[in-house]
Amino acid sequence: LPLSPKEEEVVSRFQEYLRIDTVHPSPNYYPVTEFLIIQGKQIGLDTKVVEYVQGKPVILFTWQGTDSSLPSVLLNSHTDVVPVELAHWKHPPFAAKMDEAGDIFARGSQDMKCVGMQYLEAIRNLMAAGFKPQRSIHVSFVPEEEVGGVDGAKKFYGSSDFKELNVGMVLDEGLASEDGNYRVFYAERTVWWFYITAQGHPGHGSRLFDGMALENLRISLDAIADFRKSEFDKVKSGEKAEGEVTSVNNVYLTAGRPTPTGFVMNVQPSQAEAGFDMRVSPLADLDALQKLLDEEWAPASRNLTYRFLQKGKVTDDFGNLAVTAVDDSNPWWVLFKRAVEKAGGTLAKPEIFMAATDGRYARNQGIPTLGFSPMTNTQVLLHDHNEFLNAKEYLKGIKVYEQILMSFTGTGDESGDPSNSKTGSGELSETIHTEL
Ligand SMILES: CSCC[C@H](NC(C)=O)C(=O)O
Ligand SMILES: [Zn+2]
Ligand SMILES: [Zn+2]
Repeated sequence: LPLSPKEEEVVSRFQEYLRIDTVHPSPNYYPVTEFLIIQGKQIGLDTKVVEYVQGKPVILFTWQGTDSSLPSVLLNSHTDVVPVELAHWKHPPFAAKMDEAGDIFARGSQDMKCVGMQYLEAIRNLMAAGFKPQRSIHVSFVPEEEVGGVDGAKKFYGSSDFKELNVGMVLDEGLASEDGNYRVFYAERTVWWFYITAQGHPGHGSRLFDGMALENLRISLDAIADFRKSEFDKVKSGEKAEGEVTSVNNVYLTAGRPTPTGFVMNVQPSQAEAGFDMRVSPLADLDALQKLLDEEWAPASRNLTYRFLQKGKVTDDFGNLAVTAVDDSNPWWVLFKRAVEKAGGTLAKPEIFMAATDGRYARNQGIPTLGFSPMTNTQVLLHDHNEFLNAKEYLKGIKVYEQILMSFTGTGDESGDPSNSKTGSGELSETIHTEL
């Protein structure tokens, strides 16, 4: 793959980041922190490292804007990555090998070390071009996203450090797009993890009687499967996108009494339990769901109880639906869309993220938040074997972020070319900046 010397340099910094192993279940965050601090120094950014939880540092960079009264922009990414099954990888997952085609293989190449480094590279380029942001740009690198962000983003977004930043807009991760349109996420489904416990009459395995625990639970499993099917059918028929329906999957079942060789067969257990990973769409009817749980999935009349391991809210701290407007009513959206287009990109219809990202901690505070990982024509391989990203696609993403940052933080006078940042017009942009 032909890369210019400058491109080689940019790509090798990405590879260097990918080579720092931050894999769960016990990531060591210090080497990656050191690496990032060096990056920040080189670029000339203010750097702050805070350990809200010992051993789990948040790295925060700031590019001070010329007008400190304006709300700032926060670019967030996580430093941790999910585990690998080594045997399935054709290149070692922490070697960041680039093949002939320019594909860079590494855990984190899509999720989401690419995005973190692209933020920094875009800033590096804009600085070199003499661009002066009006509003401040903050870049946060947080730990622990892959295990829910409780010791990472949740602490950071809940801190006084964060409040002091006066953040008006957040970018966090999205997903690769398998076609030529960039995907963007304006909301996410909320996590409802619950389990149902069934009680029933024990008895001899040969007997038929009503009210046994496993039979009580089976009726629930059937009802939940019906709901699952009706939601899934809407996706299969194309009526709804995946994030627009509520998913529910049975993820564990326990009952019976184990023996050294298997299970006791001739005793009907008096207790059984099933666990569910449910993802509630912000478009869902919550009252109807609650009613389903109470009356059909876990009714006391069938000797069932349910407990939530996690019950995320669908609304933000102000009681509004935790979604970011993706129409003209949201000036940030207008700026975002224009920037992507200016970079030569096109956007797919905005989506609701199927799973959870750290973006929810910002959106729950009512801060406009978009999930965006600029990768087109790329197989979605996050959490998968042989995760890779093509170097050209990576480089293209940097250009997209340059436009986004100019659009979000510029005066509206930028032409769209960082090497030419004092010229051109941007009337729409200017109007929007007064509104923001
Ligand atoms: C509830 S915290 C778990 C977070 C995790 N995020 C992703 C992207 O896989 C998930 O949705 O399961
Ligand atoms: Zn991620
Ligand atoms: Zn992930």
